[in-house]
Amino acid sequence: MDVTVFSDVEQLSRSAADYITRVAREAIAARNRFSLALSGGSTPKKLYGLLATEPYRSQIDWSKVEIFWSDERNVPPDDAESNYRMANEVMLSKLPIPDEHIHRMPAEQADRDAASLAHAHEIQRVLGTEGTPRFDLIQLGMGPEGHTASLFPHQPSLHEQQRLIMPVSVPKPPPDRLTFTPPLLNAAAHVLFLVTGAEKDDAVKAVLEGPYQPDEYPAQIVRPTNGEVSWMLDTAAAEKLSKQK
Ligand SMILES: O=C(O)[C@H](O)[C@@H](O)[C@H](O)[C@H](O)COP(=O)(O)O
Repeated sequence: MDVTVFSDVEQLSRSAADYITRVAREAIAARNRFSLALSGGSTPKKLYGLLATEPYRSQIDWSKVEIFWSDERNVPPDDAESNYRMANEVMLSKLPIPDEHIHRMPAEQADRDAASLAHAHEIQRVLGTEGTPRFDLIQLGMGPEGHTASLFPHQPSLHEQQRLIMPVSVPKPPPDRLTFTPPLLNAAAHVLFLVTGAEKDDAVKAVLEGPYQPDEYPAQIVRPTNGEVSWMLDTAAAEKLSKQK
């Protein structure tokens, strides 16, 4: 696991954009496709804006990029709380990505089990049906109590073994969401956590330096079986770490 601490969100976002650009170019060179799952939350907004502008924008062949989300809230795509809407406004609408490569999670559908299953099939259609689908890169955030995607402490979702996507009801509003499950997260080739802010310093320490307690700190569950995990932190979030990063 790789942990890097940055003095501010600007530096962190530039480094994240460099990292995503490198992984994207490698994936496109190797497989002619780059599959990227975005997160919700506010932390990646700066990163998404950078990716849509130079010098990053022209380094990636966006026609080869397939976009998904690691979780989505039960709201229409034009709602202010929609993860899709945020990414679309600051990034996707500004890039030459074919519409059919933008795979919004249909979390607002009434039949949430059916929506989860249909979206899992969509992932398999794009990434392949052999074994658990392997994203080239899943970008994640973390909440102050250690949740990631919409996997929250002490919820049954943490123990899901079969499904790729599942509906959950979580303590952070809006409560009803669809989320990637642990097996899907852990099949990824690269996972990039972006975590900033002093309110997350205890969770950062517990996740990175504490005993393995994923029911308490769900972000600990993200340990890809054959992939690399990178954490990018700002100094405030890294404040309680004992080791110098
Ligand atoms: O839809 C969501 O709410 C998320 O995907 C969630 O897991 C988010 O990444 C964290 O809550 C961090 O959010 P912030 O970046 O806003 O702190």
